[in-house]
Amino acid sequence: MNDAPEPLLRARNLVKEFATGGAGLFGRSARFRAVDDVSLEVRTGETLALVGESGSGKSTTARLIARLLDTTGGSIEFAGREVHRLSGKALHAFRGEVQVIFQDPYSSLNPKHSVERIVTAPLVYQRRRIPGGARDFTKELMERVGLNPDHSARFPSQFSGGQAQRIGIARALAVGPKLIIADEAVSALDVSVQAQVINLLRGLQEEEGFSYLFIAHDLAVVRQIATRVAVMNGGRIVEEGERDQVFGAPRDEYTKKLLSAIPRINPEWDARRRENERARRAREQEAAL
Ligand SMILES: Nc1ncnc2c1ncn2[C@@H]1O[C@H](COP(=O)(O)OP(=O)(O)OP(=O)(O)O)[C@@H](O)[C@H]1O
Repeated sequence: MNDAPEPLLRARNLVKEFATGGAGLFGRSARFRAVDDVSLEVRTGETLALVGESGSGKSTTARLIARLLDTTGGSIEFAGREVHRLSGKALHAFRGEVQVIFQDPYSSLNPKHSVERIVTAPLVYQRRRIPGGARDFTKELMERVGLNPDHSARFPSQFSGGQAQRIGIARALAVGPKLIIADEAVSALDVSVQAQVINLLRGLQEEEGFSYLFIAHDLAVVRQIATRVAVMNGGRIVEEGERDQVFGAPRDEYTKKLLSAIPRINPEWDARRRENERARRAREQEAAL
């Protein structure tokens, strides 16, 4: 018997095709399959990282799951119900349970809106009461994401990239989602700022118990946050497993290639590699004497 809890999200055999604009067989328009038979699960409170090179289909998969795109095929179950065909009010309600943080905070935050308006927008969209009023609610969320609550009337351009991304995180938190999709959410940030934002994301998850679908091409980042990792190549998932298994003993050739492309993937291996290197040099020097 399997005692594992039901996953929060279960996507089965997802397919997404886009029209390419060219002509296909029998005069039909040609289609490009960006997501090809993708199945994945995200459990409550965990972080599933979706990794792969540019164009492998990560963002399209995320957008299908967030219901920002319609599927060509397959099914999506979320919190025990099918959501891939939802529309109208039911889709609206689903949007309150899944939030997305995008790569570029400046383009995903309305430059003409204050932080207060941005952060409360999901609640307004959901027609929910703002607990304690917009001002205090915003200040509280700003504090939680490490922003100065006195800056709630400021506009996105008045913040640094890392701070602007924190506004995006506050907005995602506003509705109390069950799943947050972070689509290359730290990729545009400097490495030191990246580490701070990753710490913030991890801390918030510990407090709130929500799940992340964390999309990134940078495996060094993924290593810091993932519980499990799914590797995409050419629209398909080629490997999926616990983080340490995928990083430590990858089974798939493509995963091995991806891993070998990042420097210092594992500090322990790196220390061992440097130690071996030192020993080799010492032997060579001895031999030369
Ligand atoms: N709206 C669209 N119309 C046509 N093709 C699309 C569309 N969106 C994505 N694609 C194509 O689907 C493929 C997968 O794109 P996707 O953005 O999902 O990849 P990705 O792994 O997230 O890469 P990146 O990190 O560069 O965004 C790419 O070849 C892309 O050009």
